[in-house]
Order: sequence, then C-alpha cells, then structure tokens
Amino acid sequence: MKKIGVLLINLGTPDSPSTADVRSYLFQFLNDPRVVDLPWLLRKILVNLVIVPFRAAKSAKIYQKLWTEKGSPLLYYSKKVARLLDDTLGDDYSVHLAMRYKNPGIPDVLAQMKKLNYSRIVVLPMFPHYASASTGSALEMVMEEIRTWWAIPELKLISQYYDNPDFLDAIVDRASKYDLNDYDHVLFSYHGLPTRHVDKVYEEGLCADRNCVHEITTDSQYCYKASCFATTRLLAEKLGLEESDYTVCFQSRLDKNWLEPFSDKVVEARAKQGDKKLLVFSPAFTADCLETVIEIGDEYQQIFVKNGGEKIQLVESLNDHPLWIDCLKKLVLDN
Ligand SMILES: C=CC1=C(C)c2cc3[nH]c(cc4nc(cc5[nH]c(cc1n2)c(C)c5CCC(=O)O)C(CCC(=O)O)=C4C)c(C)c3C=C
Ligand SMILES: [Fe+2]
Ligand SMILES: [Fe+2]
Repeated sequence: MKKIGVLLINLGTPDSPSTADVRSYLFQFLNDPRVVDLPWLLRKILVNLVIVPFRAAKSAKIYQKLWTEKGSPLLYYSKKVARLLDDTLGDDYSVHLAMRYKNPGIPDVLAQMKKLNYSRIVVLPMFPHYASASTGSALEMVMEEIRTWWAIPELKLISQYYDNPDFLDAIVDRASKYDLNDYDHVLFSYHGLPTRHVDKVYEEGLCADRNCVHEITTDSQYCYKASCFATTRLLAEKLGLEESDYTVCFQSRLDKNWLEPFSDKVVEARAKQGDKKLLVFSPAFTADCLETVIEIGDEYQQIFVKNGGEKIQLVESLNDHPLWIDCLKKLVLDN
C-alpha cells in the first residue's frame, strides 16, 4: 500500500466553453470570499447581479478561442503534470489532482484519498506565489475537509516556492529558445490582485511600500507583490538582464484598484515609445490558460500592433517541462 498521498491543486476551469458552464465556473470562483473579499451582501449583489451576468457570455467567447481538441489547456496540462509526477515519485507516493473550482473538485478528490489511508498527505498548489485568492483559498478548502476526518494524517501544506532554484531554472530553460537580444524590452507580467488583498497581509494593514520592490522580510514574506518582484530579480539575474531591460507589470484586473502598473498599459506605452518586439514572461501561471494564451498572446498583441509595435512573444508556461516536474518532485521529497 502507498503511504504518502500528494494532492496537486490548480485553480480550475469551466467544464466546457459554453456560456452556461462558464457562468457556473465564474459563479463558484467569484463567490469565494478570498477572491472577492467584500461583505457577504455586497459580494452577492456585485458578483451575482453585476459581474457574472455581464461577464459570462463575453468570457465564454474567449474560452471558445482557448479550447483545443484536448479541452482546457489548464486542465489538460495539470492532469499531465500529475501523471508525470506520479511516475517519477515511485511506489511510495501517489499523486492526485484537484481543482479549487469546478472539476475534479477538492472535496471529491479528498474523499477518494481518505479511503486510501495515507499516513501523510502533502498538499502542493500549482501556484508558485502565495495569494489568499489562489493558494490561501485552496489550502483553506483542504483544511475544511480534513478537519472532519476522524483519523487526521500527517499533513504538509506548501504555501509558496517562487524562489525555488528549480522553478526558476525551468522558466529560464523555457525561454532559452528565444534570443533576448532580438527584443527591445522584456515584461514580467503577473496575475493582478486588488491592492487591498496585498495590504491585508500586513498586520498594520498596508503593504509597506506601495511601489514595492521591497526585499522579502518576515513581514512581507506573503506579500504577493513583493514575491513577484523577488521572482523577477532572481530571473533577471539568471537571464543576465539589467534593470532597465525589463518591467514588472500586473494583468487581468477587474477594476482600477488593482496592482499597478497594468500590463496592457505598459504594452501600449512601450509601443508608443517605439518598441517593436517584446518578450513576455508570465511566471505566476504554470500552465497555459486564458490569461496567457489569449490575454497576452492575443489581446496584448493587438494592443501592441495598434500602437505601432510588431510582435509580442509569450514565453510559454512550464506546462509539462521536465525541469518543472523535477521541481515538484523535489518539493514533495523535501516535505
Ligand atoms: C477578483 C477576481 C480575481 C482574483 C483576485 C484572481 C486571482 C488569481 N487568479 C489566478 C489564476 C487564474 N485566474 C484565471 C482566470 C480568471 N481570474 C478571474 C478573477 C480573479 N482572479 C476571472 C474572472 C477569471 C476568468 C476569466 C475571465 O473571465 O477573465 C485563470 C485562467 C483559468 C482558465 O480556465 O484558463 C488563472 C490560471 C491567480 C494565480 C490569482 C492570484 C494571484
Ligand atoms: Fe484569476
Ligand atoms: Fe508589500
């Protein structure tokens, strides 16, 4: 019998790109109080009467562009990573994949894992950076489920690993097919967050430095913004980039009070100042998804060209990269 269970978690994706399935996904996602952290009534009104009704059909059209014959890339690659990780970890480990939203859901997957009586469970979110809206939400759901078990196994929750050398090397290797000298500028575009999400990490209620490029300290260790800048500094060093060669930016905002600078505005500004080719890294996304393939690869490309640029080259997500599998393997073995 296998002794250690590994629960690999990703965000989740609609069951299909139909408007009904996208609506149901957005409904579950945006009603999460760690994602839309407003008082209950305000969240219900805003999400269920404003955002979801207006967004579902529009998002469904974008999901239809993203969908391949293998379905959603996020789910396809998450499953593949789980299989490869299971193969490489050997007989003492068994890897299970769950999604925070939609399928396969965390409660169902944990119910299967419970029956297998693991002596230890390692929970490994596929988010290198901690954010309450991603890792926090997934780990909370795991704890909510496991707290009801009569026999609670040893439990290890991995909160973040953005500075793990294997993770960084995998990204650098992913980019190795591009010659940095061919590009006018490099962007490191991370998923955005409402600024208050970042502020809430700090006891006194404010991200120490709103324009933070700050070092990681015990106070800021779970500041998503700080960890994005730290990731960028580490990657830039490995890539041999000077500070003037790159810009850190944040994409996918839902309103104006999100982390800045906004990626789409940076793309526009770089085109207007004469850049023709941009190389874009997206280190917060470990699998191809709507926010990389469509938002960066398609929407930003259009913005760039409209303003005088030529080509936005996205550095593909890690997906099933062997060094990424190796990184996950070591994270499990070290924990
Ligand atoms: C308040 C809204 C949102 C927060 C906060 C948020 C944080 C967050 N999201 C990811 C990763 C992904 N998000 C994806 C899609 C997506 N995200 C939001 C909103 C928030 N995300 C929406 C409404 C959507 C759906 C698409 C749309 O309608 O625009 C995806 C892609 C999923 C896919 O199926 O391809 C990912 C991945 C992280 C890591 C994060 C916190 C840092
Ligand atoms: Fe998101
Ligand atoms: Fe901060």
